[in-house]
Amino acid sequence: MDRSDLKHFEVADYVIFAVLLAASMGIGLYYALSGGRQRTTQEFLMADRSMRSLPVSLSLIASFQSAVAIIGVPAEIYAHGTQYWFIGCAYILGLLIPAHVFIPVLYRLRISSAYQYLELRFSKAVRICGTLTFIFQMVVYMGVCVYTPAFALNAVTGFELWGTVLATGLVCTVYTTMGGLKAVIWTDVFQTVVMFAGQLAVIVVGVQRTGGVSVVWKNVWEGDRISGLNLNPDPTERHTFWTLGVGGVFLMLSLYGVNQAQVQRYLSARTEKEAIRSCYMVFPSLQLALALSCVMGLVMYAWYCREDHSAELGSFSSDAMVIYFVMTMLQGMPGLRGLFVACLFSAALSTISSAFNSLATVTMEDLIKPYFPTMTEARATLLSKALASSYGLLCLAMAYLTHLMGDSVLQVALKIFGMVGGPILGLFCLGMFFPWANSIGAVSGLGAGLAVSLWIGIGSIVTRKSSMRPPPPPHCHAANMTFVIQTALSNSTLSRPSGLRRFYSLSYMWYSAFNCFTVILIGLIISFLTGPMKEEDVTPGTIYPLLGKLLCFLPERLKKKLCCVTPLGQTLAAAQRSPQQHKDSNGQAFTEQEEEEETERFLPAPFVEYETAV
Ligand SMILES: CC(C)(CO)[C@@H](O)C(=O)NCCC(=O)O
Ligand code: NA
Repeated sequence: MDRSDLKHFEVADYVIFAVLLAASMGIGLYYALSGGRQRTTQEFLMADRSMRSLPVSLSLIASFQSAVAIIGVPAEIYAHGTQYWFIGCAYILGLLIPAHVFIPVLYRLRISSAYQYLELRFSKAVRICGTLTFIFQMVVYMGVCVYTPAFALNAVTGFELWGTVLATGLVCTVYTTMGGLKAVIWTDVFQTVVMFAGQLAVIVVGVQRTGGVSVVWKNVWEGDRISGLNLNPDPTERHTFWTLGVGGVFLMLSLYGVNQAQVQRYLSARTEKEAIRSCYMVFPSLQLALALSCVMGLVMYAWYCREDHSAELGSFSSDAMVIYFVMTMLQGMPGLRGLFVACLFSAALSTISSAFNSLATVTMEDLIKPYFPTMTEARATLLSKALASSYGLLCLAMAYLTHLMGDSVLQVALKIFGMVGGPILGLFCLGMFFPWANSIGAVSGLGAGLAVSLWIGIGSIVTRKSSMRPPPPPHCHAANMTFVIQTALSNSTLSRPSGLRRFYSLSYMWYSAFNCFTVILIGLIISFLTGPMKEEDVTPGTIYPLLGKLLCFLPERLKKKLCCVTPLGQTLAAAQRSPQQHKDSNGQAFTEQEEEEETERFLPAPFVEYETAV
C-alpha cells in the first residue's frame, strides 16, 4: 500500500478526534465552574469524597490501561500467541485482595495519600521514601505512556512525533489542572468508552475483511497462535501460567492495592462499600479490555498470514506493525481511522491524567503540607494546580528518555511496574501483615528491594540480546516450519544460562513478587535485629490481621502470643480507648454498622491534626 495513503485522514476522522479533545476539555471546564469550583484541596484532589462506584470503577481500569496495552498486547499476541491472555486469571485474586484487605485498612484511616499510611504505621522517614519511590515510578511510566501512541503513529502515518507528544501533554495538563479529580474521573469514563469503541471497530472490520470468524479461527489455529496452558515451572520462561497467573497477582496488587492513583479513587468513593463495589466492577471491564486487545492481535495475525507481507512490514517494530495493520484495515472507511486514533489518545490521556493528579496529591500531602501546617487552603489549592501542570511538563521530558530505550512497550511498562511498584507493595505488606516490623526495617527493606530490582532489571537489559526470540513468521503455513526450526535452533544454540545470567533472565512477570518478598524478608530480619515493634506501639487500625486469619486453626492463646489476632474493627475501638493515641476519646463503644460514618472520630492523633489543619 502507498505510504501517503496511510497519512490520509478524512474530515470525519478529524471531527471524531476533535470531539474527543473538546469533550475532555469541556468536562474539565465543567468541574472548574460547578460544585465547589475547585477551591479546596478536598475537592481538587479527593473529589469531595463523594463519588459513586460506576465512574470510580471505569476510572480504575483507565488508570493502567494506556496506549501501551492497546498496541503492546496485540503485538505480543501476534508474535508469541495467546499465552499472555492467562494474565486474566490473575485478575481474580489481584482484585479480591485489594477489595478486602487494602481498601478496608486504607479507607478507614481517612487518609488522602496512601503514603500517609506509612507514617502512621512506621515513621515520617518511611513515608518520604515511599512517596519518592512512587514519584519515580509514575514519572518514568508516564514517559512510556505519552511516547507510545506518538511513536507508533509517527512510524506509520508520519504524524509529527514531538507535536503529538506535546499536544497530548498539554491537553491533559489543562483539563486536569482545571477540573481536579472529578474531571479526571469523568473524562476517564468517557475515554474508556471511546477506547472500547475503537478496539471493537478494528476487530469487526478486521474479521469481516479477513473473511469471517471461521477464516480467522482457521488461520490462527494453523499458525499455532492459540497457546495451551504452559505449566513449565521454570521462572526464567517469559510467559507461563505461573509467571502470568501467580506473578501477575503481585503485579495487580502493586497497581490495584497500593498505587496512589488507584488508592485515591477508592478514597474518593462516598463509602467503603462503594469503594469495594467499584473494585469488584473492575473485573468484568478489565477482562473485556484484555479480550479485545488479544482478539485484535489474533485478527491481525489472521490477516497477515494469508500472503507474504514481509516486504511491507519489514522495517516496522512489532508495535508499529499494529498501527500499520489498523490503518490498512480501516482504509476507505471515513471516521474509523479517526476513531482509532481517538481510542489511542483516550487510553493515553486517561492514564496520564491519573498520573498527574496522583503525583500532585502525594507531592502536596506528603512532601509539602506536613512542613507548612499554616498554609491557607487557597494557597494549597493553587500550589496543587501548579504541581499538576509541572508534572505535565516533566512527563514530556520523560517521553524523550523512553525514546532512547527501545524494547517492546508492553515489556517496558510491565518492567517498571515490577521493578519500582514491587518494592512499594512489599513495604505496605510489611506494614500491614507483620506487626513486628519497625521503621528501620522498613527503610532498609525498601532500599534493599530497590537495589536488587535495579540489579536484575539492568542486568536483564545488558544481557538481553542473547535471549531475544526470533521475529514472528510472515505467514502461517509455509513459514511456520521455518519458525519452528528457528526456535528449535535458537533454543539449542542458546545453552541454558547459568549463574548470574540465569538470575538476570528471571521472567519480568516475577519482578513484582520477587521484589515484594525481598522487601518483606530484609525488613523483617532488620526489624528483629534492631528490636521488633511492640503491639502497644503500633498505631491502631494500621495492621491487617492476616496471620491471625491464616493461622485460624491455632489455639487463641498462641495466636495472641504471635500478636496477630486483633481484627480491624477492634483496633479502631482501641484507638478510641487509648488516651495518648487519641485526643477526642470519649470512651463510647461503637457497633460495626456505625463504623462507616464514625471512623473520623476514631482517628489516631496525627490525623486529627491534619484534618483540623485543612
Ligand atoms: C496492567 C494490566 C496488566 C492490567 O490489566 C494491563 O492493563 C496492561 O498490560 N497494561 C500495560 C500497561 C499500560 O497499558 O500502560
Ligand atoms: Na488509560
